Amino acid sequence: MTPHDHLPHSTPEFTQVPVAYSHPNPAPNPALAALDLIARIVAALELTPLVAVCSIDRAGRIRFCNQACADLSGLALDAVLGQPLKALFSRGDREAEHDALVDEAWRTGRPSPIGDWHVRTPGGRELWLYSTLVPVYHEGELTQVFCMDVDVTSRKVDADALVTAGVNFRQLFQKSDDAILLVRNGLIEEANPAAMQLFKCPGPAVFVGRRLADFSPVQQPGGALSEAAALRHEERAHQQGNCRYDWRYLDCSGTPFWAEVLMTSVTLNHEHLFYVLVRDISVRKSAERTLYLAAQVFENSRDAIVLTDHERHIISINRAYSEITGYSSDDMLGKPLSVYRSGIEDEAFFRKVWHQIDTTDHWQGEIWSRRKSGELFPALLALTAIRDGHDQISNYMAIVSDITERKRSEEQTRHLAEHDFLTDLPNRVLLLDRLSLALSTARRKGSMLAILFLDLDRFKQINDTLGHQVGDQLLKEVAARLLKCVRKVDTVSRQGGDEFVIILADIGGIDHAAHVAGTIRQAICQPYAIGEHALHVSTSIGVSIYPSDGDDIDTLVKNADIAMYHAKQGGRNNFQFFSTEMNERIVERASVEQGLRRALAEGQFALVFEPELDIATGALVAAEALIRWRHPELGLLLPERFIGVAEEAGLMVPIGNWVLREACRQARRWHDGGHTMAVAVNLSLAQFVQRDLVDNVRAALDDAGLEPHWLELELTEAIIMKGGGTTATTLESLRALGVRLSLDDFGTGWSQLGQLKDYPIDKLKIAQAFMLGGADETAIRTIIAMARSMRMTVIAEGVETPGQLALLRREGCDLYQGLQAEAAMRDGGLDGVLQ
Ligand SMILES: Nc1nc2c(ncn2[C@@H]2O[C@H](COP(=O)(O)OP(=O)(O)OP(=O)(O)O)[C@@H](O)[C@H]2O)c(=O)[nH]1
Repeated sequence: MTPHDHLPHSTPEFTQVPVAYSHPNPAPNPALAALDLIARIVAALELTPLVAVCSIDRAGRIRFCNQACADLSGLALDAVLGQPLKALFSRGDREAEHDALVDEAWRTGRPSPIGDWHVRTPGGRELWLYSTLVPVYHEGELTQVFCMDVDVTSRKVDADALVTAGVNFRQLFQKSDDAILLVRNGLIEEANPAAMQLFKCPGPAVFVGRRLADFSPVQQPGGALSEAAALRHEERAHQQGNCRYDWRYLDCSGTPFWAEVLMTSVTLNHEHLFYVLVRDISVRKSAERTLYLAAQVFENSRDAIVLTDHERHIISINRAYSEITGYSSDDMLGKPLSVYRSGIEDEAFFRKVWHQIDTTDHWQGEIWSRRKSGELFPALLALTAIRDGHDQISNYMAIVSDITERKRSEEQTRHLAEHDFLTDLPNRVLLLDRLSLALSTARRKGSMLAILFLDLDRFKQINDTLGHQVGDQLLKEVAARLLKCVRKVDTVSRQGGDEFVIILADIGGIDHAAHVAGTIRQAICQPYAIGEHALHVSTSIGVSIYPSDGDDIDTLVKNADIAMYHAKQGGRNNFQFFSTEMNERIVERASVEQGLRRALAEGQFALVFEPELDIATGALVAAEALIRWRHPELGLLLPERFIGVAEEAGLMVPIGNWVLREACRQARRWHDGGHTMAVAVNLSLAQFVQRDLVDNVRAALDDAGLEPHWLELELTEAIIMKGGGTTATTLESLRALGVRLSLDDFGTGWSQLGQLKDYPIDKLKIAQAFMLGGADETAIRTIIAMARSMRMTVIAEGVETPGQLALLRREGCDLYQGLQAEAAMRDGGLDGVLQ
């Protein structure tokens, strides 16, 4: 269809008609050309898909419509013609406005202004039309109004989107928390409010026209020049589209701050712009710095540090840990912390430690640690629980300080504080400490202890005549001698000057204290060689005893001091007990000791013999030698009166040797008188453990000219037990010598059959205890049976009644001793033999 089909007249109708934009009264004749032009325009309109064209008549009915117009309205061409204009497109609330324009066009004959119209097609599509109304004259008369619409819907939508985007972007720019700067040709063109805030600038004018480099220090922290570095970043942003980097800026007050920069290159109208987003990262940088510092502290700490996870598995160790312990990360990572315990502290200790950490997040204390080499070292351990943001334990940190040196110097300091500088003996401080300990032990155990207070006699003279240095040397030597006189458990201290105090812990009795005091007195009296001087000095000693002389430290020390004063009064070079009663006992003991020495020298000892008879035959087979002391004033003394003192005074060996020699000589005399029998001699422990025991025995036999098998040595079970490791060899040596060995007092002590078999014992003497108060038949029977099985001779001592003798005979005992034996001797007229 062409416009001609719808026009009521032929095309010449248009010849005088000015078309759009032409004047309503044109000049009468250039006509044909114009007609041709219009025809071509109409044809073009007819055909164009871009412009929707329709015309209406005075009645408002559509007279012409091109295909594009029908398409745009969504109606068929046929359905359009004769319809009102609004049948094509309804204009909503602007319908009246459009009608007014149409009226205007008819009235004025002028085209309406071009405008955008939002319309709705009959099918419901929403469109934007770029529209105008053009009145068309026919032969000078206005006959039609052409409506020309271009569909601009898509352009309109794009334009809206652009506006929206622009608005959004503006808002983003204005409201962003991040500073945003727009840089054109290297100069800042715009800056948002966040930028003002970040750079502490009063207004955008401070930025505009300046370069980013103007807000940077000359150099960045890494040393690069800011200007050059900024250019490099711009170049990269330009090449890659954007570039992200950390940058040190200066704000308007000149204060530096760290920022993360995202520089985006934008091309707009052939110009390069940078859209620069600046975000303050001071907090992150400072956290990074803190982390870096923490890492440095961890790595460079001189203390060994171990980090574990919450299950106490090691996740990191520092260099110092490896240096101190010798363990490497490979050794430790992934292992439980407990693997590296030294083994000194027990499980209960660590249970307490972890319990405290569980409740307080921390534990600190001293422990023993072990290096990889196995070496132990004292360590200060600090264990701390580390909690995460949810307050859950995420890690544990163990800091281990090697305190070997500290301990050593503490030890040294303590030693200095507690010891005398000259002699290195404990000083008064340590003495009081030890005394307090010893006292509480004694109180607990109910035992005794002694305090010896010593003062050298006339020490001042040595100082005055030979000088302090010699005096000092002498004091040192005295200290050394004192140490040799006491046991390890005792304490020797120097109080200052020439005074010493000694604690004798856990003494068996006052004799022990007296004995040590005597030994000390003796030891101090021995001559000293100091330089070219041969010196003599003596000491006065006061002794106090816990509990009898006081039960606290002060009293005991004071009383020992008083006793020492008495010793000085008593002529020096002696010791005194604090209590008179003890003094008397000690004086007596001392006189016994002196007497014993004299007795040895002057031959005041004597032997008596107790017969040993054969039960079966009544024959005298041996005699036991028993010692007596013929005291010049006290008469004949039994051993009970003096053996104890002899033991303490170390006189058992010389006395025992005298007995040995005398007994052998007596046996020789019996043999010479026709009584061939053995002699039995009791050995003391002191003799038994003497190294030259065998030599002494041999000498006694040789001296008397007695064959060894006539000598019987009697030992108690206690002696054999206390003889220690040498018991067996000593017994073997004696046996090898040919003497016979007898076990005295059998059945009261150790009596282990098994052990007895290991020793070369010839004879068992049933202890007198089994005879007392009626014989213990079962015990006697057992002992005899046992001795038989070991082929030993059995003898019973202390046989006092005929009934006991009958029992022994019945049970098969070999020999007997005691009142019954002596009676038999008398009855047989043999009582003179042993006199
Ligand atoms: N060499 C030396 N002498 C000291 C030291 N401390 C004190 N003295 C002297 O030791 C002497 C102690 O003398 P005294 O105990 O008072 O008297 P003494 O001469 O021993 O006479 P008696 O105790 O009465 O027997 C004094 O001369 C002190 O100066 C010391 O560290 N070194």
